[in-house]
Amino acid sequence: MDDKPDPGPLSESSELFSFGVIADIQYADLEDGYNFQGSRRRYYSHSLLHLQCAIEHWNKESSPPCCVLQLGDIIDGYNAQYKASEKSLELVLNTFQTLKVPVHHTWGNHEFYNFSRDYLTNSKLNTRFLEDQIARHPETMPSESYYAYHFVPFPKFRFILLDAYDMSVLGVDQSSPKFQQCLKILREHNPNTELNSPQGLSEPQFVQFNGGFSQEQLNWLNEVLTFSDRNQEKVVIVSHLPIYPAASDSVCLAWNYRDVLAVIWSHECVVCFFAGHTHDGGYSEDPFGVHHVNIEGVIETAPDSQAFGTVHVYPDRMVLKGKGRVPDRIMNYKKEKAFHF
Ligand SMILES: Nc1ccn([C@@H]2O[C@H](COP(=O)(O)OP(=O)(O)OC[C@H](O)CO)[C@@H](O)[C@H]2O)c(=O)n1
Repeated sequence: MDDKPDPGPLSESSELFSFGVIADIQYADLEDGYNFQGSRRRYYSHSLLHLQCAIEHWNKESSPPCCVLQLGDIIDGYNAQYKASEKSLELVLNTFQTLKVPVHHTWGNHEFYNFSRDYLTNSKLNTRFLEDQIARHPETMPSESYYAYHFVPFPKFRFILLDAYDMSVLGVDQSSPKFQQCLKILREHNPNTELNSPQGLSEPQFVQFNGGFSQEQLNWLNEVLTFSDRNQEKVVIVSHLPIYPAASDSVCLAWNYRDVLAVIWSHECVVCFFAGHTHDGGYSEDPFGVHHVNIEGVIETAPDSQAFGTVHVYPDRMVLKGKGRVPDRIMNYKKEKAFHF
């Protein structure tokens, strides 16, 4: 028998559940360095201590989060140069093992600097086993050709993890037709010899360290959002790459961010879109009431600060409580769309 006191009818101030967010840990056993422009310090080894502090915080919360969303770039590409990819990944994943709740791993460009897509698919960074399967709706099952899935951490709340490197020259076998197709798209938009350089581009997101979403993945996303609309669910979407220009440095956007926005904007259910990659973070609410939140990167967070957050979910809003350089954000649901429990 449940002997907890009856909380009475749920008001709009009752918290339903919470979840953790953290981005761009980019761990490497290296001295501090700088980003490509030389403007931001990167704390490669301290990032592991930042992760440990975040996990200690989540483990100690009186009402623990239902899960943590790891938004990609878990270890830095430098590990590949030093043949330390597996060792560093093991260290970071061992740290995540101390977390008392499940973690959902997103894949970013640094995953592909270290590992092939096949390796990642068979690794502990593949958390698709945590997916929800909607009975009698086979169209909501993702294909094996991209790394994406959806799950339901709390009734009527669906989370969708997207693969922003589904269309990319990273992590793809260079002899495959898909690699040639992606290279063609990249070259059509980026005439620079150095394909990582956005110099002179009218669409600066077309650089090698970004990627995009295949039509197949977009069709699948559309099917899941159709189901969520019909079932009056609230949806949270996560991806390594951001998709909304007002919330992000234009160089960091997904190649075909407009295509994802078009799908999302044709549905009512999406509350917010969480991404990493832009280490300075960012936020904007779009004209359709979707909140775009880019979480500040751990890798560029000084030892005396922090970079993670907990999102508290209420019947009418989500509230990001940020730690260190992650600001608090209130994300109200679209008007007339709050739950009335
Ligand atoms: N203008 C640039 C920027 C980067 N590169 C090279 O591209 C590779 C990835 O860059 P890196 O800064 O490591 O990628 P992150 O995912 O950590 O950060 C993305 C955004 O820059 C954050 O704001 C690396 O080899 C760079 O040297 C480049 O050639 N030209």
